[in-house]
Amino acid sequence: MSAVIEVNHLRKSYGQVKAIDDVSFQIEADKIYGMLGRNGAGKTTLMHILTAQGFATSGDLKVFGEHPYENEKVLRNICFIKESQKYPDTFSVKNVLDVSADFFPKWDRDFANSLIADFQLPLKRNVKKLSRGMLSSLGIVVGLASRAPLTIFDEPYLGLDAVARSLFYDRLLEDYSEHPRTIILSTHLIDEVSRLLEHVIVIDSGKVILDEETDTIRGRAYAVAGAASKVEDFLRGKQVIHREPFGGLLTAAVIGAGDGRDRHEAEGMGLEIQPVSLQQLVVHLSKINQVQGKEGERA
Ligand SMILES: Nc1ncnc2c1ncn2[C@@H]1O[C@H](COP(=O)(O)OP(=O)(O)OP(=O)(O)O)[C@@H](O)[C@H]1O
Repeated sequence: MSAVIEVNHLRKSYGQVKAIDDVSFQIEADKIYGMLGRNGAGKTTLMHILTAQGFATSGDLKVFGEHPYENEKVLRNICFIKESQKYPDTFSVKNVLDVSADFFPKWDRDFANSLIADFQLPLKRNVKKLSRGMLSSLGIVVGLASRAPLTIFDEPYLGLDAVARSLFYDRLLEDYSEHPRTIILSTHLIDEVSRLLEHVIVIDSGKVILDEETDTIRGRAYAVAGAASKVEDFLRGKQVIHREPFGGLLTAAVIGAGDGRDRHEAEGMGLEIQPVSLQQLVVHLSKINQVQGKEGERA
């Protein structure tokens, strides 16, 4: 297990605002991470520091074993695609691709061209004249074709329709399986990307409140579905994290593995056990972590 990123006791303050508040974690090689959290949680600030576009107030940071600031060897191995990527005013789509090809050592020109066709981007058009969604698509093309050993997408979807987002996820998974690398996706669309994520880091109020493998998180809860009255009977005495009624039916998310006695009981009542959505779990586990954190502070 080799760490691509090692962060220890990192802090970043903007005046009184503690945007990053004593954060420590590791990012391993060749995995897809989800960096999740509510608005203003500190994700973008953290990603700016990881990619040497911002300075930490204190703490240690290593990327590929070295400090990233003004470290060209490290920076050429990082591709950071931001929500509002800026390009020089005179650049066409083709110019962006040419500059990226020069910068990223592992750039794949054929892959870039096939992505340009997939996303129907006009090569000669000035980037200033691209629609919001087309600009996001261009960021995605650069991020994927860079094949950078550390590729970070910070909410790369602004203006992208569902078809284009699905194309992004499919191309990312196909290419990642042939060319494994470390990918960090920061997003609010947790359920949409959940099939991609191998590990989840949740940030809240500048702190890491969850840092776990996605499979482990999934094993923490299950959903039970069926006739509402029977589901309610089943839920008695159990820790319920979410209820979704539909007509006379009810689907509820419950803490537990959903095997053994619980499964037996549910099946005996004619109820169905299903996996629970990652989004529900992240929201719930985040709340639990917040409560435990506050109790810890008071103790
Ligand atoms: N340049 C700045 N000056 C002052 N405060 C800032 C600055 N940049 C960020 N902040 C504050 O730091 C906190 C973290 O912001 P950040 O942009 O990192 O959050 P985020 O998790 O990326 O949010 P979102 O999901 O909405 O993009 C917020 O309270 C924000 O207002």
